[in-house]
Amino acid sequence: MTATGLPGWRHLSSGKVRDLYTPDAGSPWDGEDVLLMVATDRISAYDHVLSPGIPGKGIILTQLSLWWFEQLAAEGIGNHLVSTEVPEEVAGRGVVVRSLDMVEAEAIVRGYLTGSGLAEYRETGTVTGIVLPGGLTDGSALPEPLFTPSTKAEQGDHDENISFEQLQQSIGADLARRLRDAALRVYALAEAKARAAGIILADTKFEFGLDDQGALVLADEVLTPDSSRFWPAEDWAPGKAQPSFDKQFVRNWLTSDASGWDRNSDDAPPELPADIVAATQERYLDAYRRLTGTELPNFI
Ligand SMILES: N#Cc1c(N)ncnc1-c1cnn(Cc2cccc(F)c2)c1
Repeated sequence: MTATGLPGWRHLSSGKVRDLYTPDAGSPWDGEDVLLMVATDRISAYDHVLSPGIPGKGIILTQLSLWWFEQLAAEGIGNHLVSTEVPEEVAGRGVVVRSLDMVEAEAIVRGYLTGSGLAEYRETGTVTGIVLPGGLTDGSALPEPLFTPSTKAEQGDHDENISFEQLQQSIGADLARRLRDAALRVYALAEAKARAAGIILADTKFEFGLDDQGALVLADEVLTPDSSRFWPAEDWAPGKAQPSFDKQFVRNWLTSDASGWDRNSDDAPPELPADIVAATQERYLDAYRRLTGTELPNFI
């Protein structure tokens, strides 16, 4: 995967759908402790990066994350944002952020049971060692939101759920407690706003870092359909896989006869048809509209 060459920035690393850059020697940011985080139009499903990308996805999700950071800052939750003045090539989808000492754990909060949490529950009746009541099923609302941390896997591997005790051993008891409290607080604030917009925030993954003063700072992207499971509230029906707010058109097509693809094979998925791309772009725009209550300014 080749990241975009950007004037003043040197490519540092890439995730499935995002790229990270560090200031180039001689650039205006040279010597500053910052990074450039760029969201691409790439979309992934079933552990594959699909083609083509979704036009505008990087812009829509970056602008949604910036909106959430602003909402949360109003509640006193600090973040890593520095500037949205970025090279023209990544306008609207690039953010200059403070370079932090990132906490080596994914801070995941679940309000509903699905995915790896459901798999563990079906095996053990627990999620990351937390005992849950019997009788829960796919999509069940949990009695209360749970902090269910995981490791940060290398690119291509899967994060592994760990217990709070394991987290304490890994990052220390005090930081583990601070991480849990911050993640649960952010989830509660966001879940209420999402619910008011008719969107269930089933679960979400936060990344935090420590600044020079040792303060816990909300980093990465926040509360986007890439970092969270968003479900349309009107379709919520526990007992089966819930429809994804943003990726259901893609998933349905990829698993239909029309695609000719077998998700259990080693074959790469086929190109997405134009109508699936267009419908998915509209779902991202709709998520932005419903959550923020506004239209995305100057969207292409
Ligand atoms: N956010 C943030 C951050 C920060 N503020 N300070 C130091 N490191 C990071 C950081 C390191 N990896 N990632 C994830 C990641 C990987 C690949 C591409 C991406 F856009 C993002 C985030």
